[in-house]
Amino acid sequence: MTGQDPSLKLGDHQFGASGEIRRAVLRTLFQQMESMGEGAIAVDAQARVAWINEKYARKLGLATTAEAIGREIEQIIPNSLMRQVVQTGEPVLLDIMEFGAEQLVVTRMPLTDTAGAVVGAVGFVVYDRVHYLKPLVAKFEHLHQELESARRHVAEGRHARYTFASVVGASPACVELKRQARRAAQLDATVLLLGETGTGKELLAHAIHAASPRNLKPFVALNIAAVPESLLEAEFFGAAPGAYTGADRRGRDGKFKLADGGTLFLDEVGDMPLNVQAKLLRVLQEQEIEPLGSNRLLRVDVRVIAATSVDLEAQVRQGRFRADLYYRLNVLSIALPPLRDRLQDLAALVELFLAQISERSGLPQREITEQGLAALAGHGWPGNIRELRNVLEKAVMLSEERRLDAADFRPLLPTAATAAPAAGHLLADAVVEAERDAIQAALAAAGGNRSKAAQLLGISRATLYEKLARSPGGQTG
Ligand SMILES: Nc1ncnc2c1ncn2[C@@H]1O[C@H](COP(=O)(O)OP(=O)(O)OP(=O)(O)O)[C@@H](O)[C@H]1O
Repeated sequence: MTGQDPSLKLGDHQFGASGEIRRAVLRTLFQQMESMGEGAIAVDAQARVAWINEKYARKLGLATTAEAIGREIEQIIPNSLMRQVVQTGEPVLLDIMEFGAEQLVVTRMPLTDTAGAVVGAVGFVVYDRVHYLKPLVAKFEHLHQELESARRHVAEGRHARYTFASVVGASPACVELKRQARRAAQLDATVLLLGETGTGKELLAHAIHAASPRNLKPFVALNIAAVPESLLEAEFFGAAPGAYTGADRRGRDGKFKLADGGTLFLDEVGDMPLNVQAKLLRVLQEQEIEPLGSNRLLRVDVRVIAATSVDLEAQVRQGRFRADLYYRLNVLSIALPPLRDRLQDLAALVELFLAQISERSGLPQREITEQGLAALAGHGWPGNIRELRNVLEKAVMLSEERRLDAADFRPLLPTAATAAPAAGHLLADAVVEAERDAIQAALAAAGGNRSKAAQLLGISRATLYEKLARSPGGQTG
């Protein structure tokens, strides 16, 4: 083929009408490509080898060029894209082709007859060492890494943010809790976390996932109480395009799909309507989901960690929770103790939260006096660790002192009288008294500053004035 017109067709408009110039360009191009490159090959319209140069035949381990002629291109070069070029008529101008352990930089072009029909393709090995392209490849790798890191960043929202190190506490109750949770991390069974609100169920679920073999896959959380009943099914299982009125026309993935390979945390599982309970049970048994409005079953591999702050057994007895689902979820159950039963951890938790508050606000870190800690220890903490964090946040906001004292907490913690009203006490009276106490405590804490007191009470200044005007003696503030 060398010396012949390779019939690469270039439009006359590019080179004027001069056939001479066109032929010279084609000849020179071909000769240069063939001699500078590491190999050249041409195939016919059926992608059979029509010609190959010596260099390429040697590189491909053939004794002679004749050995290749007439054979299907893939028999000679398994990863070749020459057939694709013939079939599509589209060139592949620059590509990295794997040949055994080698990587070859190749370029492939269709060959057309004078009428423009594809009659074959020609390929050149431009380099046989990719390191010639080092600057280009390095740039590509750099961009690739940046993309990966951006993707990781996005995915982080779906990964466990907390490990067992984030679960603070050295009380016997907490040590036992972490022991059970570590064991659960090693097993792939469903876990049921039981505990009052704010005891750290979600935090523990994160930690279990992070210590489990699924830790490189997503951690997805769903608070069932926060999703309207009518949307729960789509939230769980996803919806096919246009599955229900108002649904995203493109359809959407459900939490099970998003958590595939990883862990799905279902908070307040006791709030699930019975019909969805039946569907959840099926998914847990079959590990298959059927998105709303689609009749396709999708396989998923999800470990469920469920949590509840209500007595699920009682719900089962009342017929509000399916017994079979309860048993399915309750394979491994872990009870989180309320804060009042692990007061030994109070100091460590206070220190952790004060450090976090300072980090977030940029203010110097506060400390706490012994009396301050004692005041906190005397409180019942119905909202548990979350309540503790909120109380500390408010105290830091309201006090200028470096060390928080009992007086800083008193207005923030309900008194015994309001916490446990005596029998026979009318609700209306109790409310009035509680309100008066809270207003007085807030005013005292705010040093008489009404705006600050209103802020502390979570009401507007106008409402505070109104309440003060109505309450005898309230005007003193
Ligand atoms: N042992 C702990 N160490 C440090 N922080 C904790 C600990 N336990 C709970 N927390 C913090 O307390 C807050 C409440 O915890 P979390 O949301 O996990 O509770 P929950 O039991 O899931 O609450 P709910 O039932 O209301 O959803 C979070 O900010 C969490 O980080």
